[in-house]
Amino acid sequence: MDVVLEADRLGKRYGNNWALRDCSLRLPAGRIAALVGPNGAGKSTLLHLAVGLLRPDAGTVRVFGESPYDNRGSLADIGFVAQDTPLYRDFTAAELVTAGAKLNQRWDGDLARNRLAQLGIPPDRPVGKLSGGQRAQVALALALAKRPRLLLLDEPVASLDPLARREFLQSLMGSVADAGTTVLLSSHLLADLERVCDYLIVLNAARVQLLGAADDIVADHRRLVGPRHDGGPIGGVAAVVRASHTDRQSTLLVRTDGPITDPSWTVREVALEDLILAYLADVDSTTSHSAWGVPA
Ligand SMILES: Nc1ncnc2c1ncn2[C@@H]1O[C@H](COP(=O)(O)OP(=O)(O)OP(=O)(O)O)[C@@H](O)[C@H]1O
Repeated sequence: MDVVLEADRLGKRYGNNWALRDCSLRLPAGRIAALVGPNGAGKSTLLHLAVGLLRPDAGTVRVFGESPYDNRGSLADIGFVAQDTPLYRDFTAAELVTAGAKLNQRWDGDLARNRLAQLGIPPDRPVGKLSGGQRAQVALALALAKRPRLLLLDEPVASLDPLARREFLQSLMGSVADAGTTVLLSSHLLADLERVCDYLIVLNAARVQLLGAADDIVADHRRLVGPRHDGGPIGGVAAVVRASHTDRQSTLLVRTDGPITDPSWTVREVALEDLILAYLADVDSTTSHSAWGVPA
């Protein structure tokens, strides 16, 4: 398995607070991976570490086998669109495409121009005067023109309307599928991600909560409904992710390590979105509340 991005106990700290902690993961080549987590979970931090904009305070991150902070050469293979799609606002889209040719070793200006023409984005208007969604499309076109082997996108669809979002993701998938590009994209829009991503990284409170191929993750989890559970072991259950109880009944979302054969449980599959939400809800929120002097 070719690994494009590899983190080993990676950490980044601001003052006493860890923005990302003990993050270990391997992103296989050719995957379209979703990076999911609530506000402040550490998603942008991980992406910035992966593109060498931040230096790790603990552990390591390697992209194509190199540390991106220490080895700027690997950046030629990485395309990055930051959260606020920073662009030179006084430049037109056409000027940015031309500038890209001067700034990059590998540059497919025609790809960017064709893409922007198809989307009806005016080439001669300063990008500061485009809509937020149009600017996001310009930023993506520029990133794709680099013909990157790894494309990192920080909330690329946040500023797009639902139709534009769907078109953006479809066209992104079309563009990267042909080139075999590996993509890591952060978003809060779980339903969108479920449609386009085949790999999942869930971050919460600076730590990785769930990681792996989306199909495997779905295959490894089940919802069990049965008589009130006393907390004892259940055959085939490796861990209980979430539990809710009434007086007589328990509903458990579990990670399995084998078939669940106990007939007292009704066993159902769980949709990926529900699974992600369960893992996001599983973290204690004491820290964030107490920082405001508010009891959790
Ligand atoms: N420059 C900085 N100085 C201090 N703290 C920072 C800095 N950048 C990020 N943080 C903190 O690090 C944590 C992780 O932030 P990060 O931006 O990586 O989260 P995120 O998951 O991308 O959030 P969002 O979904 O809101 O974009 C947060 O608690 C944030 O306040």
